Amino acid sequence: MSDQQGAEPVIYKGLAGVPVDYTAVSKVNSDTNSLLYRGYPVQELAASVTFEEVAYLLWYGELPDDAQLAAFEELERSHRGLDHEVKRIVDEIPLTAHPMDVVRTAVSVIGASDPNTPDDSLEANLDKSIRLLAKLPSIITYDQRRRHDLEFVEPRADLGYSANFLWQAFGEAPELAVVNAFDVSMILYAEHSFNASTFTARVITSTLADLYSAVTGAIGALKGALHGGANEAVMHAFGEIGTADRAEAWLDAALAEKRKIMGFGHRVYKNGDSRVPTMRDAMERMLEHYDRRDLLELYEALEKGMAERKNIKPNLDYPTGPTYHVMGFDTETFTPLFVASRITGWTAHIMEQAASNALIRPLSVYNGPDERHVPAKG
Ligand SMILES: CC(=O)SCCNC(=O)CCNC(=O)[C@H](O)C(C)(C)COP(=O)(O)OP(=O)(O)OC[C@H]1O[C@@H](n2cnc3c(N)ncnc32)[C@H](O)[C@@H]1OP(=O)(O)O
Ligand SMILES: O=C([O-])CC(=O)C(=O)O
Repeated sequence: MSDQQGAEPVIYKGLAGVPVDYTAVSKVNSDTNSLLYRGYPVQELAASVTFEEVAYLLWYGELPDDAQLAAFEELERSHRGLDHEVKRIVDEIPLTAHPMDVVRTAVSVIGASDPNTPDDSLEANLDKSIRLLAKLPSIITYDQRRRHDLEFVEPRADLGYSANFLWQAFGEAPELAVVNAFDVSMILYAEHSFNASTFTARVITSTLADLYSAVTGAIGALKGALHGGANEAVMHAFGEIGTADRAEAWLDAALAEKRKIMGFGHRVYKNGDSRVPTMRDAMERMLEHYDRRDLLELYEALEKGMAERKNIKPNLDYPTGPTYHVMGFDTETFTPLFVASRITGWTAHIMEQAASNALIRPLSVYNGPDERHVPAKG
């Protein structure tokens, strides 16, 4: 920022520490290491409500009563199917493409085919949001299964969101313990104030572009390894390390090469991520369930090594990586799972931005060549 007298401008690189607007959607408090969705601690929500109730809360500002929840669930279940057109276009995408590219393209196709895309009323945006929430499991599982030459599994309207997601992914009725752990991950991933992908969605919305354009841009921002892409990168690191006894040597070599250790560190939380203890519990239950205590040993060895060497703690992507792995998801599908959850937070912010809009357009400080002129020809 520069002052009126032309003093040296202060650059807030990466907008670190800069508040840019108000939000009533969630509160991330690094001092108390807490996260509230519309006032409710996320740990309480994870312990006592479903992901569908969290979606409702983020969009409408209040938890639903029984009748509201029943109507909401019925609507969500009615939109789970995937149009032939979306499947056809996904089929055209080479299998070498990252699943995040497939999800981004599928959302774009849905937006391009929706006659209501230009309608930016709150009612129309809520309708688009619930359709995307309902369709993302079909998109993600359609893509994961085509990579293994498996048929699409049609959604089941008798199952809740997370049970149906696992059903569509694996074609088997999921066990309750697995459904619960998956639902906890969806709740924890749902919303986190002005993170990079949500901010991207708000920037796009601020130009009066439609909700699908904002979501498509947010998916692109989430793909990066410094943001949502880290959950997948955690599993790649685990693959490189192999076993817990090799974690310290691997870490020393990685840090000597100045590599970032994925799943550790956070822009806002400097004393640990508020969501990690809840997700770690869910992960531990799953590692027990699938008899993979070896992964818990590796998890703890790397965590201890990072604490001792860098005093940096895990973020949410660290425990979700091994959890999704033992559930059977392909590693490249982990970040799309994040999309399936964060669609709720993104769209809540899109609606908030639209309701109180100002074009987001910061200043830059020029540091290129002084003014110069094109030499005369000939
Ligand atoms: C759900 C989410 O999106 S959570 C974030 C997921 N992303 C990751 O897990 C990627 C790994 N983590 C990181 O790259 C970073 O911690 C970020 C991007 C998340 C936050 O970064 P910033 O707030 O910009 O912190 P910054 O990168 O400046 O780090 C500060 C210092 O800690 C170090 N550091 C931070 N995170 C890590 C890490 N994961 N591995 C190694 N060193 C790290 C930096 O190298 C830097 O050290 P220096 O001062 O000696 O140069
Ligand atoms: O807040 C951030 O910068 C990243 C994050 O943890 C999230 O989006 O969940």
